[in-house]
Amino acid sequence: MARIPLKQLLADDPKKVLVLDGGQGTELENRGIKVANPVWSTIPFISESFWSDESSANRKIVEEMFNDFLAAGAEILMTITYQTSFKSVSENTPIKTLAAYDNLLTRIVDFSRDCIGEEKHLIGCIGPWGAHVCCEFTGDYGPNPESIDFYQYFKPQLDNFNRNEKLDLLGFETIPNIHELKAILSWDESILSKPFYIGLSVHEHGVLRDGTTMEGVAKVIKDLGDKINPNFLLLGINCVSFNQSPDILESLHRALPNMPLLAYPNSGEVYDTEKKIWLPNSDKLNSWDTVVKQYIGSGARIIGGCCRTTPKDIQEISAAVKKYT
Ligand SMILES: C[S+](C)CC[C@H](N)C(=O)O
Ligand SMILES: N[C@@H](CCS)C(=O)O
Ligand SMILES: [Zn+2]
Repeated sequence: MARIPLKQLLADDPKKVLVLDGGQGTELENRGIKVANPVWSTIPFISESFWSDESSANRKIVEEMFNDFLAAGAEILMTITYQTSFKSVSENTPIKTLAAYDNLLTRIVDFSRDCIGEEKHLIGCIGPWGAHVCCEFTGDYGPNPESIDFYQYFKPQLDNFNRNEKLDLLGFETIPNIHELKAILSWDESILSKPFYIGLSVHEHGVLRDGTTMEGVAKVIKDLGDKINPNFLLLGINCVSFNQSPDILESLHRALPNMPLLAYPNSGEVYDTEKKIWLPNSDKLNSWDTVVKQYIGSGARIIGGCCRTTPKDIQEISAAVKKYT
């Protein structure tokens, strides 16, 4: 394998900052794939023609998207599996059995690896429990979030991703609720046997979507002490407001000064969960150049874009990362 394991790559060169790709779901939407449906960006992979017809239009769109992110400077890319949990897939598509689900994930990972080649790192993307019910931007996990069986929800996806050698890292993304964070961090190497990161969904006021402060988040990690899973590589923020993201990352850095961080904000637009469309919010106050400089100052080791960011954003991020590292 040509790739250096990420843990080693980040440890060997403390200045190394990897550029992540952009918001894939929304980029597929920009290119004509209708992602407004219960499995969101998983949709192109559900139809058999994607796999049987190499010239299928959707297949070309996904390949071109990966190519454009690579050309823009992405060094670490994600599988398009944000809303590909067994629950979301089996309740909303003709794929009903664990065996068929496993086959779907393996096909997606194989295809993604073929698209990006052997040298780039590949993340197995795992959306939050809340993605299934579309509350990743509210963090409202109902009256008894502590009794949700998160493990049962994630297990089929984890079982597949853990054993797939084409994946270098698992990415839990857009995690909005402290009970979900605690659950993921309670899992040992038998459950999470690959390096993983957690991207938090944070309110523009700087608290987790459910109201937990960054100090509260840090306490969960500090309290675990040396019981923490050694595969936990990075913590960070994703799909948070562009304008507020540097301050949020800085507050996470203050609370956990030794933790390697990652940041990939969205464009600043706000998701309407009913209509499944993005609404304009405030204009970008800063350039990527300024934001990336601040992220690096706050300990970011992976930087990219989330929803509604495009290859052009990744190009600007890449240029800024080169300038400041
Ligand atoms: C990151 S959001 C845009 C993903 C989609 C959302 N969970 C939905 O189902 O509409
Ligand atoms: N990795 C997902 C993030 C959704 S918040 C995507 O880029 O589509
Ligand atoms: Zn996003």
